[in-house]
Amino acid sequence: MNGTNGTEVRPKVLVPEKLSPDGLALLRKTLDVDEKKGLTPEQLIEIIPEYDALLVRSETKVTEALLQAGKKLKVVARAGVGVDNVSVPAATKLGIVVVNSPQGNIQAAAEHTIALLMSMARNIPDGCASTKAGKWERSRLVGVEVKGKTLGIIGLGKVGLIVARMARGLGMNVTASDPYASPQVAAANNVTLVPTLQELLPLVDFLTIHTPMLASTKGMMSTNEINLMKPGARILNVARGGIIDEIALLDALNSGHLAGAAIDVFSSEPPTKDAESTAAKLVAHPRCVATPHLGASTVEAQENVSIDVCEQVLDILSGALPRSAVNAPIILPAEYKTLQPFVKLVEKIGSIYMQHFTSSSTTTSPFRNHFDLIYEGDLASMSSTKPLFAALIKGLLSPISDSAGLNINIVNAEALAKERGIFVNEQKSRDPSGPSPYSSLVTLVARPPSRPNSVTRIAAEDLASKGSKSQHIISGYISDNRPFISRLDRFSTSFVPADGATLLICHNYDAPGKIGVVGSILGREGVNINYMSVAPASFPGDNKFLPGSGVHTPSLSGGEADGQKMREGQKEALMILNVDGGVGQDVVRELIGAGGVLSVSVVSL
Ligand SMILES: NC(=O)C1=CN([C@@H]2O[C@H](COP(=O)(O)OP(=O)(O)OC[C@H]3O[C@@H](n4cnc5c(N)ncnc54)[C@H](O)[C@@H]3O)[C@@H](O)[C@H]2O)C=CC1
Ligand SMILES: O=C(O)C(=O)COP(=O)(O)O
Repeated sequence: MNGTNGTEVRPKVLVPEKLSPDGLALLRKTLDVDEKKGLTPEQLIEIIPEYDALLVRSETKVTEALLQAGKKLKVVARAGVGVDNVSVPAATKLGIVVVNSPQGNIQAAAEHTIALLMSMARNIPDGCASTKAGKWERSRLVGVEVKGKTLGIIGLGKVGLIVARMARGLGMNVTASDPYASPQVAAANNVTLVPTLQELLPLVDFLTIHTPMLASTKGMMSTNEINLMKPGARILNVARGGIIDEIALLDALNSGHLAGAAIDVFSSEPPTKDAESTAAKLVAHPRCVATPHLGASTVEAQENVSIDVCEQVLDILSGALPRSAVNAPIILPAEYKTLQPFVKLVEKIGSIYMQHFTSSSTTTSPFRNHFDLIYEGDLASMSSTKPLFAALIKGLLSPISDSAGLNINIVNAEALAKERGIFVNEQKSRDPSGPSPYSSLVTLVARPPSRPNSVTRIAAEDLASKGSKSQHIISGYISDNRPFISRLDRFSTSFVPADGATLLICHNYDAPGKIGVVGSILGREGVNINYMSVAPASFPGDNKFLPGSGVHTPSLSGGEADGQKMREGQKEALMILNVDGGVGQDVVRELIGAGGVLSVSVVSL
């Protein structure tokens, strides 16, 4: 880069956290690297305009405001897995690439989990402190063995699988709940997969969590869930603070229902020092082993992640594509104009499937890992549909993983789908099968691993008689270069799945007053509605209530449990609301409690 007076200006990199010098040494050859620790958010915003790249771990909150202030920023590199401290949608909007290191510290995180498991089982921290204090408390510190015990894993992804293998090595039985995990991978690792969290919890002696922090996993272990665990069970969290509700955990330790907890991560880090706070009481609890977010803190992991992300920063600043970009483009510039709207459409269809039709704790609508992806009309004449395939895989995986959705592109999509046990059968038909005013239509059918659907079978308006209960359908089209969703199962609709939008999809009786009920609950909870539309059940022959349309979390589907299940002949509809910001589980619960609302899903696009 040249400055105004012709002198060479080296791009600048800001490193506000402790990163291993191995990667930084690579940068120093061509870039100016400023390591500045202990900056306040205000100080960061003040100096960020000077920098071309920002390198962080989990402590720096990379907010929209910070990104906006970073006028020269081209890349934010997260030296680790979780990108929940980075506002990825804001970065994407601003054209800033976000990269991470999806593999570099997973062994370290898994080993830390096992270290905590054994420390908790054998009272190591307590024994150490007591011995150092000059005591010799052998009878107070009797532990338990892990051999022959059942370890429950929530989230059988990269870290979860390594933990599973190590726990098998310790002689433990391993059972897992992960609605999106491949049954083949689980079986190959001697892990028993159970369909729901509710089924897992009563089985386990130890429970460990390895999901990302997502809207759907926040607070997933709360009082109801902890109460399903055996008295005397023990719990670990090396994933993210807040996935286990800290108040519920403290209560369970105080009541003695849980015999122990081992916690590496907290909902606010570092936890407040106020002795009266829940986090402080948790840390101080005699049966809680606590570490200060050390999962990734090994020399090896820090070298790995530092080198991984620094190489990617160099790639980006030199104009090359990075290997693990969270928000990298799937298509090449030459294809952009024609393909981009369809890539976006297919990605959104995948994302809506995962968030609207599947849920961690539902038995009625399990994740279907077999898909038909059907292109009708002009789209069928495309020579290669690879970008659309990659977009589907990205759309499916992004809502459930902060690493799997990351580096998906046309080169690696197939391998990632295989790793996850996802099968996609692509079909093309130049003649639209139904009366469609659009030149191209894309339909996704999620189904059990049976015979693929053909274009004509899907188009036929007799889905009910063909067993649609076990499958889900989403269709969409492009109009004016914008993607539209036109069908969600038997409901016809027309809305733009806009980037960054939050949708609230309510399945309800089609009767007067429903909109008012939902509107007033949302108004009371301070949730602003931008627009709403009602999607009638308009695919003939299929207007009965089908279990599994929408998120049917047993604990949340009070409406149906209270006798609100649709009866034959009763009219139904989907109410699709575009709302501002997040919608908590408490609001969802309240909506389902309201007369006539059968189920609710929250979809973040
Ligand atoms: N304490 C620490 O220092 C570290 C913490 N981590 C945390 O561990 C998390 C997991 O990392 P990886 O294994 O690399 O991610 P991954 O993406 O490979 O695996 C996550 C798994 O969670 C599953 N999942 C998503 N939603 C679920 C739900 N509702 N119920 C059950 N399973 C669900 C996904 O299907 C996936 O298999 C990261 O997101 C990060 O937050 C990672 C490294 C270090
Ligand atoms: O990689 C992750 O997700 C981690 O949680 C590690 O965080 P850290 O880089 O140690 O601040």
